[in-house]
Amino acid sequence: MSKQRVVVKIGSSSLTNAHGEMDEAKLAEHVQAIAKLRQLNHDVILVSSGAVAAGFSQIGYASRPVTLKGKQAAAAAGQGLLIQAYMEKFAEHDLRAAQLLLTRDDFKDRERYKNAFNTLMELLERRVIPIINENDTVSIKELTFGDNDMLSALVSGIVHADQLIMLTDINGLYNENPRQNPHAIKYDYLDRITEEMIAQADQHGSSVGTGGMKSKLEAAKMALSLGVSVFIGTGKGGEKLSQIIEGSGDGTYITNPTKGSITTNKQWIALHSEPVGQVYVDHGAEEAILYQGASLLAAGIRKVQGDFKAGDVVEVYGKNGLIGKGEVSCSADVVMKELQLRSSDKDCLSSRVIHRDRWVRLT
Ligand SMILES: Nc1ncnc2c1ncn2[C@@H]1O[C@H](COP(=O)(O)OP(=O)(O)O)[C@@H](O)[C@H]1O
Ligand SMILES: N[C@@H](CCC(=O)OP(=O)(O)O)C(=O)O
Repeated sequence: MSKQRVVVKIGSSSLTNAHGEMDEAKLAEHVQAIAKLRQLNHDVILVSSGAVAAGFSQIGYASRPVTLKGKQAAAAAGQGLLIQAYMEKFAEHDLRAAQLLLTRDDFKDRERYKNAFNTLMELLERRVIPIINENDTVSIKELTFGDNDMLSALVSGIVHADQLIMLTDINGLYNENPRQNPHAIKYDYLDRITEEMIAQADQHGSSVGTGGMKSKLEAAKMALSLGVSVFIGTGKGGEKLSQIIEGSGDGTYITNPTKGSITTNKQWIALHSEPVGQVYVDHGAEEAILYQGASLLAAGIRKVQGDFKAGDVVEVYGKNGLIGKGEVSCSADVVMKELQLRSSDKDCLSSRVIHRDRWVRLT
């Protein structure tokens, strides 16, 4: 099998014992399975929950805290212990690991996004296993990724992973929560995640997890849109991850055969950038940028709004509303001047306002 780049997401439910505390034996088994992937020469990035589980009893909670500040304090106490446990176990397999704590804001800011990307690439280059978790101390509800499912999907896009493996305490996606309906039917293979499936999915997960199957489906949809195949399921023993990438895993495989990977620049524009203006295009320009892979020229612009400058991201509107987002190569002032000169200066009209490599379609 050719070398694969795999993001493995391990949820709290796959790392804990019956009291919700970190279970070192489970952690050791995941590490063994990752070591096997590395032995087979695959690249692995680990997104691991478990900080709250590793920390709460250490700081005097009788059970997993339910308040945000309680979880944050437990995570602050537990993250070090979690990483220490991973480092020790990886060292037994002669592997090195590194910790990255990320927040949603890190992805919104282009500079920080690039830094995260560069760090990940350098670690992979040096054969170090990145271990990523949300930065729970500074993440408040509006700023978080929701949970590590979405974080793992976004990371899988950034690193252009071949596959995102979401390990959890259940062997895949069912048409209903099988813990509530024992007759629920399991999906073995899917080629898309529909809005309907997400709407029907249950947010209630295990006692230690966040988001249940709903957040996994939202994450899977995101990963698929970024050209990454997804596996949701479980497994036993040190071979479980190699079995999953060979196609014999215990879970649900979701693959979008038509979707190729998209550049990190385009991912940032599509998913994280905050638009600072709007550009309205005419019918010809809409056709050209949507269907002919062309760049947007000033000649096709009817109107601009907002005080954007070169390098900013704007929303692009066509006949029926929003059609995409793009990074402009000139300011609103320059575009407006060009529009005013439309009849007298034909050269201006050929200026490129959004290069096709900096444009993403949202329809
Ligand atoms: N349609 C479904 N198919 C499978 N599992 C489901 C479904 N709906 C809800 N679940 C629940 O989702 C749980 C896994 O989610 P969660 O506890 O958040 O996991 P993790 O900690 O691994 O992120 C399962 O234990 C199961 O009870
Ligand atoms: N970031 C937190 C947990 C987030 C969470 O519960 O995620 P998950 O178990 O993947 O649904 C932690 O490390 O404990």
